[in-house]
Amino acid sequence: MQDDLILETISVTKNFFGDKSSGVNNITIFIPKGKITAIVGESGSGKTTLLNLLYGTLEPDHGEVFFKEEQVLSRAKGLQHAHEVMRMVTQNDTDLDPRISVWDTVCEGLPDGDQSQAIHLVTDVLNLLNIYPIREMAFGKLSGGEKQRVTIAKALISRPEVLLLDEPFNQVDATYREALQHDIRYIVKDWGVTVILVSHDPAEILSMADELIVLKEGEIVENGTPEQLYHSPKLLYTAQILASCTHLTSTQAKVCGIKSKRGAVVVYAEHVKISSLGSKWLVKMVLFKGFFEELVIEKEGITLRVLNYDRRKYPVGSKVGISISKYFEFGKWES
Ligand SMILES: Nc1ncnc2c1ncn2[C@@H]1O[C@H](COP(=O)(O)OP(=O)(O)OP(=O)(O)O)[C@@H](O)[C@H]1O
Repeated sequence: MQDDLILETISVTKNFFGDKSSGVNNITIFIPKGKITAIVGESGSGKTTLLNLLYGTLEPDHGEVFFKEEQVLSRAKGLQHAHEVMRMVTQNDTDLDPRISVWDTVCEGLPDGDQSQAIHLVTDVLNLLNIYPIREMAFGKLSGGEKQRVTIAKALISRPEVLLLDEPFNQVDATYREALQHDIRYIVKDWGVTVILVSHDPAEILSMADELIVLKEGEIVENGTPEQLYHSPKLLYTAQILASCTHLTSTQAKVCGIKSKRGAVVVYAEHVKISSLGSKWLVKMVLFKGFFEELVIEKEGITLRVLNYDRRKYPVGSKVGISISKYFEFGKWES
């Protein structure tokens, strides 16, 4: 394995019902060391299955998983070095003792024999995850979001080489979520931890990940950096996962002033601009988004979304012209 890689799967398949309809098929991936790789895809596309194969909680039917030069076998066959240096945080970690305090729960994650800096380290991590004030509380008394932060703190404190996060922030309230994502990104970069993240939240994926792997029906359909996949998706599927967008047939695209020969067009909300020119669209809804509004506009049964920074100018029921500065076209095989 190359030095800059830490995990690798070679043609890994895991099916649950003996056919290709479930699990993952023939997956070959290379996970770069010290980077955050996000696995994205619609529900049931195989993200959690792939995470479990990497972590050793599932054994492949075919193919191999490697951590550096060591083949990762199922944990059921016995604990290996690779298992010990990986930690996984899932959305419903239930194996923590509800009676134990936050402080003691996190301390359980400290590596053996590394107690000298323990108090400083635990204090730092609890502060970073904003759970220091609740350090005396029993784990069972915490809210869902607080429990997720404690679980992440416990995983981080063990200084894993690889941290696998399966929807780690879904219980964390919106106001704190973004700050937590940035803090996690900062700490894993600072400590050189390799992260594999599964998430459904496009904002989270785009802001946290260095690399993306797109799964569809158990297979890899696209991969690249968030910038590459967001700005030049090869598949309609990828665009729909990463962006707030509208999918149009070529007939519908014509109504928007787009001539497409390829069959499907995708328009991102940010590429629709309000214009004094063009035929008029009816403002059906105005969604307040803080410093901007999202207008839902309609014409001939087609709905588009527009980001509007000139707030309160276009109330529901008014008519607006639009121009579309960029769009993506997809052929029959690129859905
Ligand atoms: N233990 C299992 N037994 C049977 N089928 C399973 C099992 N685990 C996963 N599957 C099936 O394999 C497919 C992929 O599931 P997986 O949980 O990996 O998808 P996912 O992309 O993580 O989905 P979600 O985003 O909804 O969590 C699904 O069809 C699922 O029903």
